[in-house]
Amino acid sequence: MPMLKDPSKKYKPYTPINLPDRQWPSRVTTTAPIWLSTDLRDGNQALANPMSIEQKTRFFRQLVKCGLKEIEIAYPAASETDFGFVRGLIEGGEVPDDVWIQVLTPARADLIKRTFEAVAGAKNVIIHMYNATAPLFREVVFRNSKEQTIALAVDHTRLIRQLVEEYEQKYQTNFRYEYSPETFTQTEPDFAVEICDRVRETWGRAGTEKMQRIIFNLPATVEIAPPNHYADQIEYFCRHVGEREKIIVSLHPHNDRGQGVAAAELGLLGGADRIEGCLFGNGERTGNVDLVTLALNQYTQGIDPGLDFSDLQSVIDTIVYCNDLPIHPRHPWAGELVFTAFSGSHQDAIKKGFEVQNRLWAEAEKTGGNKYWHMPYLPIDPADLGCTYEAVIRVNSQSGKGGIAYLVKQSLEFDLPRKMQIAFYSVIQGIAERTGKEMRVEDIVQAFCTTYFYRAPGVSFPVAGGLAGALDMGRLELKSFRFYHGSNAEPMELPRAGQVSDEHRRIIAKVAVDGQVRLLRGEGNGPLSALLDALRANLNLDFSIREYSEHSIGEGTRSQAASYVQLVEQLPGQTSGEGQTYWGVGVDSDIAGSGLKAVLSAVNGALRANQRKLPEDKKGILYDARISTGVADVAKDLQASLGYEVPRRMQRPVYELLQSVAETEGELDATRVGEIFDAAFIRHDFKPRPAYAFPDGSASRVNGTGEREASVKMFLKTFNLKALEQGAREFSGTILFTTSSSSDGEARTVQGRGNGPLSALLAGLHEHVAQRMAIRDFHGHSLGQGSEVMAASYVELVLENINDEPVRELQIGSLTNFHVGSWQKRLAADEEREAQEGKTPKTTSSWGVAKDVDITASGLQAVLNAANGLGLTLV
Ligand SMILES: CC(=O)SCCNC(=O)CCNC(=O)[C@H](O)C(C)(C)COP(=O)(O)OP(=O)(O)OC[C@H]1O[C@@H](n2cnc3c(N)ncnc32)[C@H](O)[C@@H]1OP(=O)(O)O
Ligand SMILES: CC(C)C(=O)C(=O)O
Repeated sequence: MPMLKDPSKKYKPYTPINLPDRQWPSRVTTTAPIWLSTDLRDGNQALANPMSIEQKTRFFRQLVKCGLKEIEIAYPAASETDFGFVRGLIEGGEVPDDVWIQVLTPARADLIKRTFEAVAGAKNVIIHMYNATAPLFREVVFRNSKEQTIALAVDHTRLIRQLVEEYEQKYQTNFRYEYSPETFTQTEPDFAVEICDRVRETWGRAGTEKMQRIIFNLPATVEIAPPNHYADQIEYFCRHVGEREKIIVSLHPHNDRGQGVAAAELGLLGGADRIEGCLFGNGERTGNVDLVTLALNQYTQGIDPGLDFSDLQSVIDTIVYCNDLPIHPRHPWAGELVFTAFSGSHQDAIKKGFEVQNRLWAEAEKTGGNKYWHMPYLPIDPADLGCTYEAVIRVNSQSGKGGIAYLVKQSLEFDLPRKMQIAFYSVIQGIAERTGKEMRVEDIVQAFCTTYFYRAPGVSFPVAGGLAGALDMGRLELKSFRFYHGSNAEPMELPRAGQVSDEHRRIIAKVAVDGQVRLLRGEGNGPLSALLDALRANLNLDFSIREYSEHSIGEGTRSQAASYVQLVEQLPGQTSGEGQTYWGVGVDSDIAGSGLKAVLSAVNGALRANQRKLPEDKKGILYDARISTGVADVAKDLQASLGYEVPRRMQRPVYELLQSVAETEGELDATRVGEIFDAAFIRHDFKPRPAYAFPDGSASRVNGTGEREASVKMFLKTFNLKALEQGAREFSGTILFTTSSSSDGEARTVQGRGNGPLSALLAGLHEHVAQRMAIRDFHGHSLGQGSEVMAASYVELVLENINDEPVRELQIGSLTNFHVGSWQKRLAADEEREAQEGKTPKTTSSWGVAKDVDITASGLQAVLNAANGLGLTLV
């Protein structure tokens, strides 16, 4: 059936009340009403599946926790469940002493008696009786005259009074009485007053004290008129009912027209004292009035509602569970989306609002003034309800730069310059439009890090398959840098965050270019222009700076500088400044570092956009003593360029060696570094090496007669290993012994036994050299790939008995135990003690490295190469 063209033929409008001198429109609410929750009665009776006792109990506890002091817990005569629930609360001691439980009964003697049985023994009880008073009900449902309707109410009020007195005596219960003329809003105003007056007279116990007053509950059982009409009806009732001072006027609005909250608020202005409703507005049809909305509406007016919703989410969780009904995402104050701004202009206003408010609150903190909430689009502070600000701004295709910048600030502490906000906004817009989905904060952080090659602390990136992926750090990565004045060799001091220093300088920057570490040199009038010059000169990348800004992030010693730079790329044939622009970001403990990183971040953006091939590094500079960043970095470079995985204990000798060579030779390219490494640790002809020099500073020993002994070098020619019991080995082989006096060498057969191949070789060597050695460390790995693969071994030997003192008996386990033997610790402690005492340590150590297609051969030769560094003498 279509909707009627003339609905007046079917629906009669409400009859306005004649109240020309109404007062309520000019009143303002300044105090909270008395609240009654009828969730467990009116709310429960409206559920398809009424709550179980467990759900009702949980709900009751939640209401108590929220601070409700009057709770209608049941219609106990309706069902065994309701009756049992009431008994359970009372007998289980669930009801706090300051809480009044309310129970509903119709005006029927059997049901009234059953209701009293339910509340026997309770401390504080409100008996609530109702009968229908509206003409529609009188005529249709009860077929009663006005007199009969009054008689029904009066007679059952009398019965209630009688039972109250009986139960008071028996159980010392405190009773109050509430009467509801049902469908008050459709009842003639005079008749509503008349029946209530008669009920009050019959009750005969009403006093002026709050707890003595009779409660007249005036329900908008069905909401049939606008809220101003309800306010008129309430004001009329309040002005005409007898002994108003002995009455609590209670409102019970339903929400058929969606105006329940408005009706309640205007009804309060009309003179009411109390409101009955349900949390989040559950109840018959469109529900009862929502107590959460009413309470929080008052809260935002600076009125303490007397109800506590500071952990609103846990209230929501309980109520959703108990009612088995969802809460609409846009439900006032409570919905999932009510503190969320998707649209750009809202986000922008909120972001600015927070900035201004933070300033005002900081001032108020100093002056002791009030910290007023002062926020566009957000009438309440979400934090007061236990919600976080993070939820406030959410991003989809309707969002603008302000909201996105706000989220970046919240997550990464970056205060993006306005133009960069616009640039990043278009990145996010693109993703949002492509996916058609909301962008979560994590998505925005990820997009930021990916766009600007920024590695955010603690942020990893999910890749297909759900594994955390590494962030693409771009084709250029800053490793280290130094600045120099003019031709000075001494590096300049770096400015700290907040300091500006623009003077002519040279830069040497160590930059990984497509994974290969390179030294880039340039000069300019400031750090950034020096780096841009280096990029131009070394990599043919021509950029100039259009925008630069910076700020510090974090506080105190952990404070860092964040820099933002916009570069213009100058492609051949373009006039200056007309090229494509790129933004970059950098963070570092010093401001120059953050600026340089920002430049490389922007350049990486350009390289990603145009996939440019970069010129080869002709010099292949790997190492420069002036800009090396540390022991571990040198080890990493060696691995990257030559494949050597230098063991941790060996890294320092390697570093010191390269450092001492670079001091005289300047830059070292990869080839030269390889030569030095091989000479020092494989061939041992790179001498003298200060770290291994004998006490007199030479590379060989002086014997008892004062002659310098010729040190021996040993090379493995052939070998055979025999397995003995318990994993021990017997080594037999031919070793070529050469000395500086007989370089042709002498091939000797060497035999020895040990816990493994290396210690067996060592035992054999001790028959041929004057000194004793022990293995301190061993490390091995494969080198190269496929058919080219080799084994690389690293061995550290220690020389014993250097001053003809007794040899220490060292307990060396199998190969794998070399790293952890307690003897190593003892040795290290001895060395340290002797060094502290100013004595020359009795042990001298040497590293040897060997490569071979055979892993055992590489280990054995590494032992010999280490021994070759010890200046041994032949016997
Ligand atoms: C507006 C409101 O929300 S009022 C509260 C409504 N809540 C409920 O009804 C939930 C609980 N109710 C029930 O479980 C049942 O209705 C009971 C147990 C109370 C009564 O059940 P029954 O005896 O089977 O009666 P039924 O449910 O048919 O109720 C209608 C009868 O009660 C009478 N009645 C209805 N309201 C009232 C009242 N306030 N006072 C006296 N009698 C009433 C009706 O006139 C009708 O009487 P009739 O049978 O003589 O024609
Ligand atoms: C019993 C009364 C108060 C009621 O629930 C209503 O009229 O809605």
